[in-house]
Amino acid sequence: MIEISSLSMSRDDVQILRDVSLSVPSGRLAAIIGPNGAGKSTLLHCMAGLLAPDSGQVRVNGQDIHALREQGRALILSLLTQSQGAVPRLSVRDLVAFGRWPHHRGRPTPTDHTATAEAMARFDLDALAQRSVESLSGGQRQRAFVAMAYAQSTPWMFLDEPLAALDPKYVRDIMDRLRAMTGTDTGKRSIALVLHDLSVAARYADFCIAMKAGRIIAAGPWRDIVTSALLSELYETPLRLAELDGAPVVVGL
Ligand SMILES: Nc1ncnc2c1ncn2[C@@H]1O[C@H](COP(=O)(O)OP(=O)(O)OP(=O)(O)O)[C@@H](O)[C@H]1O
Repeated sequence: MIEISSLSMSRDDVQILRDVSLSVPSGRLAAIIGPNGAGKSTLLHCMAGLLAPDSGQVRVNGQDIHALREQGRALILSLLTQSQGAVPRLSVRDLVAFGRWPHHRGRPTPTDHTATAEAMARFDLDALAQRSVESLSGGQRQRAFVAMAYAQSTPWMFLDEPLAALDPKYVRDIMDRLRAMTGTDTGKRSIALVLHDLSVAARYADFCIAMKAGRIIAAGPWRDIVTSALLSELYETPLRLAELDGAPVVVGL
């Protein structure tokens, strides 16, 4: 479980997070939604311990995340940021194996090799194993980065807009794989991710964190809290949560 209490943060006199408090249960796929500039990425980075708030606390599985060293954090959570910076000159297998670094710190064991192989297989990367990450398409590359985060074998995975620039096939592919990983059984993961595509969020998320202007507008199980009225208010434009062939969709009016 993640427990966030009274989190506030400002930069350059801009108040980015305003007294954010919420709890996110384990085993869920939690979507952070809200308009541009709402503070979604900032919240995710604070949850991951990469940004220090001015006040407030984040506890992940009972641990004060900002009191932990990097190594300790890396065993509880993995974070995939929006831009991975320069694309590493690595093979896909080496990139995915890099996710194991917090466990072995340069001396990989058979457990690390097994975890890498499992991540490669889960994200259908075996055929691309020897390819350079630079040579991959955007969608393949994104899958490789998600597999690296998965290989870190942390109870929590935080992903900042992992679907950017992906075509519908890859969106479905990654979201199906992410959802299949969540749950409370041993070895299952908890995932929090920033999503802009509301139909994807409606289809896959079972928990919602709705943010606007640095505040939490609503947080809770998706089915209980997300309505057309909430989405329209959040984005300040008419939106309808509807069903198409039994699947939820969000359409602009
Ligand atoms: N280092 C910084 N200095 C000043 N302002 C910042 C800084 N980082 C973020 N901000 C501002 O904080 C606000 C929230 O930014 P953030 O990136 O968290 O929003 P977001 O909801 O993820 O937005 P988007 O959907 O556009 O990616 C924005 O107005 C942004 O310009």
